[in-house]
Amino acid sequence: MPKTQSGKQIHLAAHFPGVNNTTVWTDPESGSQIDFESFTHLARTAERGLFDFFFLAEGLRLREHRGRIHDLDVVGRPDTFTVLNALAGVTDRLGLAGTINTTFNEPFELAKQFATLDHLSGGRAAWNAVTSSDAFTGENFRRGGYVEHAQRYTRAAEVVAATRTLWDGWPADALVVDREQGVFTTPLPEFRYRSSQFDIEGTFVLPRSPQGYPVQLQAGDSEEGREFGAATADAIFSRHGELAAGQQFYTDMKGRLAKYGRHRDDLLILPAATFVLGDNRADAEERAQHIRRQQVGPQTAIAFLEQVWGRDLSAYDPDGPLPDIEPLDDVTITRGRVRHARDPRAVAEQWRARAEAENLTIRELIIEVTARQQFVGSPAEVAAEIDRYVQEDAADGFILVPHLTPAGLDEFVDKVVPELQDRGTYRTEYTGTTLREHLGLRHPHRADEKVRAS
Ligand SMILES: Cc1cc2nc3c(=O)[nH]c(=O)nc-3n(C[C@H](O)[C@H](O)[C@H](O)COP(=O)(O)O)c2cc1C
Repeated sequence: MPKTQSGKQIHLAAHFPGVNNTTVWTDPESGSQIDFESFTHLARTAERGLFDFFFLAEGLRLREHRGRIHDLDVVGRPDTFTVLNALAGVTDRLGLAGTINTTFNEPFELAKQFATLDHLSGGRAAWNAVTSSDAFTGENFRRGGYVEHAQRYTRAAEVVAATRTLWDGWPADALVVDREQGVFTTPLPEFRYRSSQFDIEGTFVLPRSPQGYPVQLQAGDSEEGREFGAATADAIFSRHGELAAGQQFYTDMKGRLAKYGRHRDDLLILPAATFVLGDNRADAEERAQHIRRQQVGPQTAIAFLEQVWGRDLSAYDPDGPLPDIEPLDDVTITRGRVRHARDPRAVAEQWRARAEAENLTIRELIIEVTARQQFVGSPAEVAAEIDRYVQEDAADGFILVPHLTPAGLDEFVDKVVPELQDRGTYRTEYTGTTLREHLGLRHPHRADEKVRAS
């Protein structure tokens, strides 16, 4: 019998597995990341688990390693809007979140695409607005490479403001559809949006969508990224999943809201999190160890090492000691969405010292330094930890990243969700129909439909 609701309610979202070594595409149980059936399976599982939303990340350029498309990546993800609109047809309540770039897209197109998704899904759209991290991706558009980091955020803020102007384009009661009088709409006002990067005007093409604006997510973590999030976002997708780091980030972000006239509850913090379940702690640890070895195979271990060393290390044995040659400053060895070490020589020295002290091979060392498994244990233990992180203000919930497509969430939904419900901090049914309602967010327009929440 579930306890009565007490404490902060936990929010959960499902991240479709993506392009990095968290995803184990070599596992025999791993399925297609292109077939619609895979998207349907994960989305329906998330909806069965009463999750807030389904989440698609986006990579606009395939990663390259040593001048070639990275062999170890899952590549070939279909278009985000197409997938999410199709999922709207096979789900009822689940929010549908797409990561879409503000540097390479036009406000008019974005406003039309997200309003369409919000209409077709009955108010379940969300937009993770990202600015892109590298000029390499920009080359696909002949743009990003020429836009400075700070300017990308100026543009992002202007894109969001412009899309909101467009979404506000039609008055709330604009659709008349009076057959006798032959009146379809009230006269529609023209919009005009001017800023440092835009000067656009016209009449928007769609009536207001159920949520007013899609739920706005933000992921960039720089100072500018955090300010952009505090000013405009409804939720942050963060990488600060550990307890202390999570609490620090949570306090930092909530503390930035007041200067934008916003309340603490107007912004949710949702870090990415991975999990491994077992019958008991020891069983889960054993599975976690097996998954880590799958995630860091021999080639991946060498590729990670090459990212730091900036040079070809293919002659080294992954089951042998770390190289004693020094790193080069070649950050082009891997291009795309990866983080390069700021000081490769210092990292190399640290890694060598650790490998020596703990008697680790290259592969063992890489497994240790890249481990991302956060919640490991029995379903009851994992539920207790997730609950603790939320009650202790390290997060408002998590965007769960399964390591298998498409069945990686099945066990979590079958076993952890009931435990969370028993704890009284997770919903036992959807009480609203829109994503804003699931997340406890205000509609952007108050009663008179003219006042914005943010
Ligand atoms: C947790 C997390 C997830 C992200 N996911 C994506 C993504 O799917 N696609 C993308 O282009 N950028 C993604 N980004 C990149 C950022 O949103 C941002 O554009 C980039 O990090 C540069 O901004 P920053 O310097 O403020 O971090 C992600 C960032 C974080 C922290």
